[in-house]
Amino acid sequence: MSEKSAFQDNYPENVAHCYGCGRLNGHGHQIKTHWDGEESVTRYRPEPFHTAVPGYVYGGLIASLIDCHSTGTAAAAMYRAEGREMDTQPAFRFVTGSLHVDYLKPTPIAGPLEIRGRVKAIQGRKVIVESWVLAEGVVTARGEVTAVQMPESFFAAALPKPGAPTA
Ligand SMILES: CCCCCCCC/C=C\CCCCCCCC(=O)SCCNC(=O)CCNC(=O)[C@H](O)C(C)(C)COP(=O)(O)OP(=O)(O)OC[C@H]1O[C@@H](n2cnc3c(N)ncnc32)[C@H](O)[C@@H]1OP(=O)(O)O
Repeated sequence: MSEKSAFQDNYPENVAHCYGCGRLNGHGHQIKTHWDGEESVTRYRPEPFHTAVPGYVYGGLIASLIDCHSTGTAAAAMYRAEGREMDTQPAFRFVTGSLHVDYLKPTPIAGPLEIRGRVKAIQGRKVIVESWVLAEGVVTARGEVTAVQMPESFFAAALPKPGAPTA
């Protein structure tokens, strides 16, 4: 694995379709997260159509960025705790158990956003991550995510490709 590859670049193909972070979802946000020391960082530029009140970012997008930034950080943290690269087996696959967001200030839509995160705790199958959103260096939202390792049964259900016939 390249030092520069993003966490999400290592997600196995059959779980790389997430709207927030899947590299294979052409309609999604395709966020890219890296370590920056003990913190993780994602940079994202909102589109004009991500509007809440004109000039400001829709809160659902902010929640989505915090969600996928945090679950990605949880996965990367678990590999790091085991001293393994993210492209090694067995793969850790996390889903969101809980997502909490505090909107502190309106987030300007013009210009890039930075999402930063820090692991608060690794407890068995779950990882608690706190993340915050910065616009021009000002924190506009804070969040906390409990990411839980996906049970194998969930993984099996996720196997059919999106768009595949279900009946
Ligand atoms: C669907 C996409 C899949 C993508 C996979 C990608 C893999 C790539 C690799 C990795 C990066 C990940 C990037 C993905 C990002 C995706 C983001 C999303 O939008 S995810 C979709 C929304 N989330 C769900 O649909 C979960 C639905 N919920 C469930 O399936 C279950 O409730 C689940 C797995 C979360 C827990 O169920 P249990 O039966 O496996 O486990 P129990 O025993 O109940 O809990 C385990 C521990 O977690 C805590 N926990 C569970 N739910 C919690 C909650 N809501 N809040 C706090 N803690 C919770 C429990 O208290 C327990 O902790 P104690 O061991 O007792 O310390």
